[in-house]
Amino acid sequence: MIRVGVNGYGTIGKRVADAIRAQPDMKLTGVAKTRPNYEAEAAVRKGYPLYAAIPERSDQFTDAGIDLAGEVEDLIIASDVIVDATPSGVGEANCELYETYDTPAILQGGESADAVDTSFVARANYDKAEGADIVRVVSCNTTGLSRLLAPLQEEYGVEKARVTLIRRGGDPGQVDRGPINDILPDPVTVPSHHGPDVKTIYPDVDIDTVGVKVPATLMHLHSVNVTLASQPTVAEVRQLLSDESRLFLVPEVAGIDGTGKLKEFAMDTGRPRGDLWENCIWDESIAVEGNDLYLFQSIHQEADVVPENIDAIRALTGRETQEDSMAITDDRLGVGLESLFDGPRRRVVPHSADD
Ligand SMILES: NC(=O)C1=CN([C@@H]2O[C@H](COP(=O)(O)OP(=O)(O)OC[C@H]3O[C@@H](n4cnc5c(N)ncnc54)[C@H](O)[C@@H]3O)[C@@H](O)[C@H]2O)C=CC1
Ligand SMILES: O=C(OP(=O)(O)O)[C@H](O)COP(=O)(O)O
Repeated sequence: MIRVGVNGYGTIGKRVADAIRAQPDMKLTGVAKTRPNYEAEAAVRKGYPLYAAIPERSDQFTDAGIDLAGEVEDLIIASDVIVDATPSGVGEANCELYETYDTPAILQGGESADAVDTSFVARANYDKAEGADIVRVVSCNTTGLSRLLAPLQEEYGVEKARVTLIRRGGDPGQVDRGPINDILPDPVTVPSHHGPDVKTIYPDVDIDTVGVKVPATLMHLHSVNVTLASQPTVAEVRQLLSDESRLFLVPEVAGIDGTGKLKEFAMDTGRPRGDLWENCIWDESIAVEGNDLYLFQSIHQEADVVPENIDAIRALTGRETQEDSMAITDDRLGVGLESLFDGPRRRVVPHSADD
């Protein structure tokens, strides 16, 4: 069993902790929290050992009636791997602590690519993480773009990608973010940071991106144009993308016209927190004009990096191949939604730790 601790139990950390618990080859050693808030209560109810991320605040937990298993250093010592899901910049600062205890760590997309041994997307560069000390699971947008480019690059070759990212202003729980009533070029500089971030995964891909921020919280939306090195038909592209477990082609029959209905659909299927681990590509949007492919895809920013963290744990420890790790992760989480509209219905929600 791989013993995994989660340091930083917020939007991403709590989802990764649940995903670890669903894996047959992993044991969640515990989670580190800074304060005894509603998320700490939930962790206790789930039976997750709780550690004080900031030792000086341990008394706050005791005063709140929450028993601590120890301090963050105890969690690090008890773990083979740490998933750091602290706010942007904190993960990089924590690396010294991880190195002190010779415990490899997985950081998230808010950290700098320069701070890690490798950036990571399971479908794109799984093997690069083996034996690394610090791995970065790239941000939700970079994950979504890299997952899409992988089959296109392998099957047809990518000459140039141009993507407009319509970015949600903040997560639903981030009430201090916006915009409330505006549409912002964000970043106003062109190209945006997303293209260079994809190049930390695919150094040779020619990609330019621009970003816009809108008053929305549920998901991001990408308007994608990829100039291919050959001229596939729409049907060929559709088949190629639907063969990818983490690309969900939203069928016309579903009547899903936007991110609101996508999230409603996810909740209706029983997904925990209404999470969508897959890229959601509008099937009707797939178009080919000569060498140019066009499509829309939506990315659930709170969720698509979760299976990537699980695969990064295995990749780092070198215990499974890319194909086997992704298959285990997908099966245990219930990744893959096509079966709800086509073929034998199968499970699309996580296994429990017991089954
Ligand atoms: N929320 C999103 O849409 C996505 C976030 N990310 C990245 O994931 C990372 C975490 O982001 P979120 O989960 O959204 O943040 P969050 O703010 O929801 O959660 C961070 C958690 O870390 C805790 N924390 C703060 N300082 C800490 C410390 N010193 N030690 C331990 N815990 C500490 C906070 O109390 C909070 O519970 C960031 O790098 C972010 O860029 C990546 C993809 C999507
Ligand atoms: O959108 C994201 O990052 P990105 O747009 O910089 O790739 C992630 O969801 C993190 O978002 P945030 O940095 O706006 O919280």
